[in-house]
Amino acid sequence: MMNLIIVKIGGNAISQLNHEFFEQLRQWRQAGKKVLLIHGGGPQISKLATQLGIPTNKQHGIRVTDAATLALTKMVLLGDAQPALLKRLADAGLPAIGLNAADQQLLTGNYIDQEKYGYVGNIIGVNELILSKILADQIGVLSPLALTKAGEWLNVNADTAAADVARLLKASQLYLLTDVPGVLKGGEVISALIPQDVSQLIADNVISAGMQPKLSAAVKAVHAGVQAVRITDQLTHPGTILKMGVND
Ligand SMILES: Nc1ncnc2c1ncn2[C@@H]1O[C@H](COP(=O)(O)OP(=O)(O)O)[C@@H](O)[C@H]1O
Ligand SMILES: CC(=O)N[C@@H](CCC(=O)OP(=O)(O)O)C(=O)O
Repeated sequence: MMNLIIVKIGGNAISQLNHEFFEQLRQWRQAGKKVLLIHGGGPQISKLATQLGIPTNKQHGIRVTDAATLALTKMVLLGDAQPALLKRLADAGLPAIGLNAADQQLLTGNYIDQEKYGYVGNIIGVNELILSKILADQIGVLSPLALTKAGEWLNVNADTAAADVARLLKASQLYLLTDVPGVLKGGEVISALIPQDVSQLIADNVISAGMQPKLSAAVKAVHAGVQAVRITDQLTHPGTILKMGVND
């Protein structure tokens, strides 16, 4: 999709969005860009799970999702995280609409490894026709859930969802907004990375926890033609940029 910018907003980042964030979205729209936001909600899901006495089990940053966890994940994403973000956009005077996999088969998914992770998937298909119409005049706010072809709901890591959608729609830019200023090494932000650097950082244990699915997803996106992926805590901060080559 031409001129598409996708921004993934981590669950922690939703409450930290500032004036500059909304102004940047406004500028992009005025410049004719299409803007799709994909939100997380991981900390909120873990909090509700604790309150309900459901144990949290994450492997390499991916939530192992049984039936009870899937049910509460849907509740948190669609009942809390998404409307919280929509409210902030409305307060900023930006036209936005909440979207999920069940809206006209918007997102189709596949299990990644049912035995290991349960109801967890990735995105294998996007209804581009309907999405491009929606994004022509408003900002889309999409939850990281998918439906299998057989109609089963799957929980999708929000970084994976954002990168899969960016790849499938050939977005020009992908931003992964998080609670750290970029990929850190020895306390410093690494300003630029190419895919080969990422495997080394994982092997050296520099990257762990939630940063691992973020960078794996980012690498897949640039391999598929997304020009640049930025990992940052603010749209207006450079953070870490991942591209195919240093001179791209
Ligand atoms: N090398 C690294 N640089 C920065 N953050 C890292 C690194 N390795 C692991 N992390 C962890 O990854 C976290 C970001 O991932 P995650 O918690 O999944 O955020 P989000 O909810 O925004 O997706 C950071 O808060 C940090 O704890
Ligand atoms: C399968 C899987 O891990 N799904 C994630 C979806 C939300 C998410 O990724 O939110 P953050 O970006 O805030 O971490 C989860 O259940 O936490």
